Amino acid sequence: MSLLIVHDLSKSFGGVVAARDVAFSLEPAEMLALIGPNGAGKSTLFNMIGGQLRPDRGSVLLDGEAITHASPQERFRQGVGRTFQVAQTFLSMNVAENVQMALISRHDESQALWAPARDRHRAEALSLLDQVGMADAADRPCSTLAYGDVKRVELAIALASQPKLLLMDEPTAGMAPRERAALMDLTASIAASARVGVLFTEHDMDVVFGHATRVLVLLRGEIIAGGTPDEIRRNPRVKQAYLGDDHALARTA
Ligand SMILES: Nc1ncnc2c1ncn2[C@@H]1O[C@H](COP(=O)(O)OP(=O)(O)OP(=O)(O)O)[C@@H](O)[C@H]1O
Repeated sequence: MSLLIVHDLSKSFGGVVAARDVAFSLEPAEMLALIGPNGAGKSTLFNMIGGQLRPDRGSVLLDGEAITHASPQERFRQGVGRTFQVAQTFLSMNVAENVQMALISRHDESQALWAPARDRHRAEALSLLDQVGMADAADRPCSTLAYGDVKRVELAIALASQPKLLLMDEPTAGMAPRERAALMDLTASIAASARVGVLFTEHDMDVVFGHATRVLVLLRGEIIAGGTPDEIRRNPRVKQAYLGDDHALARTA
């Protein structure tokens, strides 16, 4: 049984069909990229899988269980972790406290939030920070970190839920090229070692072709192609979809 099964998801906004009968599945340890030109429906699909948006039709199954109508919080507890395009750390807290907050949420101790997070789950937080190479910065305020480091902390926060599925919305947006590759290498190694399935949207084709194990291409709300990075790069329909942007599918590296 696949880790994630998306079955005929559809969503319209007024007359605009943002997703039409989208169907695919995702296996543990896979790095699946969702690409498509602007307005293709990537965010819409992502938000229906994350629980931020309600589909008009279709279903989402995680490990065989329907989560189509579960709230983002319920999905989080069932094993759906998420990082956002704009990093969402609490800047007033230090690095470790941010991860500890996520651990408190996973352990469902939110009723005890009034107590300082300082001591709870600190060892587990440090171990997660170690995984993303940020243990040395544990006691630094998040507000003092470079952007690439904030994204690593965000990854540790997402991993705190022990996700089976990790949703990453433009994980490398705003990063320098070398930082992008480092973050995605790190994500791929965690996906492989913890058998986490990763679904990510991305505009940077170097990141897509360099780090995805499989790629899905959306156009006007429909999947027009799916395959390995090489298959996708050679696919005439995909080239056509990116017409007018000759370099979009080229790798610069
Ligand atoms: N809340 C909304 N209300 C109305 N129309 C929407 C809404 N959200 C998305 N759309 C429309 O649905 C279509 C798909 O949008 P979506 O944001 O999912 O695409 P995208 O592939 O994520 O685009 P981008 O790469 O620019 O972020 C677009 O035509 C968009 O204008």
